[in-house]
Amino acid sequence: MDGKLATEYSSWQKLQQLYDQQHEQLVLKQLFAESKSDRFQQFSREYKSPSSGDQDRILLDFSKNLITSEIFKQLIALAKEAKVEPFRDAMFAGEHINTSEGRAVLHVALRNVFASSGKQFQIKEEGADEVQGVLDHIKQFTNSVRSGEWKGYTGKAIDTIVNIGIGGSDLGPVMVTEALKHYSKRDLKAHFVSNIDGTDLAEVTKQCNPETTLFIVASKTFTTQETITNAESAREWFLESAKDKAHVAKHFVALSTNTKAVEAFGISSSNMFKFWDWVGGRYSLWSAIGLSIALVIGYENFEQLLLGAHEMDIHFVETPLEDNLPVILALVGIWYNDFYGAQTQALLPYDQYMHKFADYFQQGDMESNGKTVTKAGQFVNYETGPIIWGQSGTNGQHAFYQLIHQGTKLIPCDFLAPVQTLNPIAGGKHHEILLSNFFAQPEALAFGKTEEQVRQELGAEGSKNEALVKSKIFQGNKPTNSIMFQKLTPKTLGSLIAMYEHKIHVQGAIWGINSYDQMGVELGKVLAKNILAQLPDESKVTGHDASTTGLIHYFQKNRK
Ligand SMILES: O=P(O)(O)OC[C@H]1O[C@@H](O)[C@H](O)[C@@H](O)[C@@H]1O
Repeated sequence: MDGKLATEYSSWQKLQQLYDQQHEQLVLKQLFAESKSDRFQQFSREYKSPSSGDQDRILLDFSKNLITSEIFKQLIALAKEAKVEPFRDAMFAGEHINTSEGRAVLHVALRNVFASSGKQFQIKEEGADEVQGVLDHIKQFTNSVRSGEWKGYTGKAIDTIVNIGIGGSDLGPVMVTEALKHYSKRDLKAHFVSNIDGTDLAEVTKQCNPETTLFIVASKTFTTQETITNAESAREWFLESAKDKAHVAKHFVALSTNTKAVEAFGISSSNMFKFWDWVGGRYSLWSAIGLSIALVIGYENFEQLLLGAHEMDIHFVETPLEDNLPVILALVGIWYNDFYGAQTQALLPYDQYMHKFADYFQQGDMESNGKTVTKAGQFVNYETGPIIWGQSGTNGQHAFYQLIHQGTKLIPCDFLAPVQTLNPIAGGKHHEILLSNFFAQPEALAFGKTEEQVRQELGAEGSKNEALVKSKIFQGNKPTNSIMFQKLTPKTLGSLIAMYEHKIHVQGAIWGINSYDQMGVELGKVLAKNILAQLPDESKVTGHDASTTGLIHYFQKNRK
């Protein structure tokens, strides 16, 4: 992080040498055989919540990775050489580490509100002292809606909320309200409208009663085309019944940094929940953007989510690199991404509540680290952010695990699972089956099945079919992390999200890129605006290549 390309670090070069010299001998079966049971001890770490200890603990087992203690040491050396620690401290101090936009990166300030946690970071940035005030506003509003005190325009309580937002103003609330459904107020229905496709809003409003629905317009900038268009159409839909514009105040609130635009939309500033430009969209669920989360799970649970994240922040700041969960995840990820040439990283939570976890981190990781230029303005000569994907176990097993086990691609996977389920139905049978899969898959990926074993299974007769024998071999040696947490509590979820946020931060620091801007989403938006103006009239369609022109003309000819 001092203007160097990652490949210029001597530790990076040493890692390259280690890879070149050793990767053919890095075979998990042998690594485990050589180290006996020590390997689990050596390459696993347990995190415990300082406030609730065993209740909220997270175990990271990274022993099923293609590493030795020498490689791990060298990865730690890379983090040191890339100045991961001073860069982390700069973020927490409010330095403007988002250099292209000249902004601080302070999602950590949003959860730095627990004097009793034993640690509060000293953050000096405009707005940082307003965080508690906005939380108080969220608390008061949440309590009044959930208790039925907040009334709609005909005097009825709110029974449905609709969050209108996209990207970071949607994915976090969606993921967390799903993940914490167990803690939700069941008689308050929550919908999320994000897509500009009218289908999204139309299908939701079909399920809503205007008298009892609250729309939450969530947009950091309050200029996002999809969100503003959806909010305008929602207001139109609402006014068809309510008639009087004065009723909008009881049914529309805004979450934004842009007071002027919120007021221009017709939402009074008393119904606006504020945040600040130092909160990146994809890191904003901790801010006012989390209002829908607080409404669904209650303010106290929302606060626990923040506390869990804050405690992981403390772990990230205070724990030596070799014991630091986000740092370990980041370094192991770099080993595959940059030395093994892995293109993707799968997130596989064995917890149905977390079925949106990978979707959420697609934006979190890919919008953060999908960059080619370093902060110093050089093009990188190495790979940066991985493609993030995944699905909840065991659904993924029956869909795409075939390729992970026997395909030609190397796909490092993170397996996540709770020790205790929130739904111990059928005497806990489901959870035992779920966890047996959670244990079995990384084992199968790591150790595979040899030709000998296959022949033994098939017997002499079956083994004559060579193609069949070959198709049943599992090469193994596929790396995984296994992450076990005690139970999916709001606090643990907060810690898990913060752990991955910091993993992204560490990788960005090593690659020397700015993880906190998103220039890559701009071009398409500008072109779409230009095309929108040309759609009414064929003769207006100019300035495009033959393919784009052809497509627009095809639409224009056939639309009626
Ligand atoms: O919250 P806003 O301003 O409406 O932005 C929504 C999303 O807009 C996208 O264009 C950005 O790439 C995302 O980072 C952002 O989360």
